[in-house]
Amino acid sequence: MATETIKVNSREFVVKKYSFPTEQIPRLDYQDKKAEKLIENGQPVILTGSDLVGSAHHWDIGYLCSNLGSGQYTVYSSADGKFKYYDDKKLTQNKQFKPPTTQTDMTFQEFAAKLKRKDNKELMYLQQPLNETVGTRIVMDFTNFNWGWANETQKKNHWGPMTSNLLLVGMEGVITPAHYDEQENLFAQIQGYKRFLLFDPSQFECMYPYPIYHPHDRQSQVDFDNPDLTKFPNFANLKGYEGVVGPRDVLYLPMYWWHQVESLHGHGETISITFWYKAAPTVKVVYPLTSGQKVAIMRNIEKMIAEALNNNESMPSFMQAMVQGRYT
Ligand SMILES: O=C(O)C(=O)C[C@H](CCCc1ccccc1)C(=O)O
Ligand SMILES: [Zn+2]
Repeated sequence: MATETIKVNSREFVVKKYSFPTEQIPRLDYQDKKAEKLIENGQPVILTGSDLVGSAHHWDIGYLCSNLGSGQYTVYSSADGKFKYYDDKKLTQNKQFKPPTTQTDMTFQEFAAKLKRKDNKELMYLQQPLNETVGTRIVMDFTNFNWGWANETQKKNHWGPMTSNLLLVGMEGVITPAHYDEQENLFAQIQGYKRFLLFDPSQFECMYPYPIYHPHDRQSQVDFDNPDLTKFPNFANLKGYEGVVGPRDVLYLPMYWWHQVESLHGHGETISITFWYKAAPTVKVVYPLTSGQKVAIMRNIEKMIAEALNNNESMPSFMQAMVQGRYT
């Protein structure tokens, strides 16, 4: 795998080299009017100085070990270090699907002990919504997040309610392959460094997501390390953005934006917390439609056809019959 060394804020990182060009994600102080404008326009921006999770800046593996309590945490393992998310509610519709990662529930203390071992064959990634089983000091830290700013941002942009805060603790080198989510996201980095590769929703034609009924719905089918340009020719036209988030940085990750996330080597485990918000309700449709709205329309139509046919095997021929020779 080809790598390159990039410099970010006087730090050097060795990162994987991909076939597509990228521009830098803007990096601005959270009170900069330009930053507020970008968020308002659904454009990604790395925000500094927000202290969104200032009360968690001291969180490290040891602190979490002592204060997260003895609740069960979901830990994924992967031999190739890639953690492609799959919806286990869709496994029934896809008998032959083989999950690419294994999932184990364990206490945080067990996870921390595994991190220390030198004989780990697989990479591990703890992904767990923060809930009330955590210890009192974590609850206190959580209460002291900069909710004033988060709530103000939510209100100003007419986002819906916050749905969850996912605690992410990854080993160096873990990768979450390219996918999009249907929620607005304030992504707070606490420890370690994560490289984000971002792609505008208008790049949909280059990303070839799985069918909507597939467990990997919303994930790209393209293997970034070895793209099959025969099957996915438009991947050759992909253009992206990239940026590295470190401790105290917050990335505004707009809904429907494709992203791949890589925990970088040389800076220890990564600790992050997501702040996911439901979409702003569409009060009045304004034309032209945004590329995100077009993705939402495509998803709704694909869902309706899958329900109407009630037979996923017949989807490919039905979808092609609709467009080939007519819209192609
Ligand atoms: O914050 C985001 O949206 C990310 O993709 C961050 C990513 C882990 C996300 C895991 C996940 C992916 C899809 C559905 C539910 C959970 C990382 O940081 O590695
Ligand atoms: Zn995501």
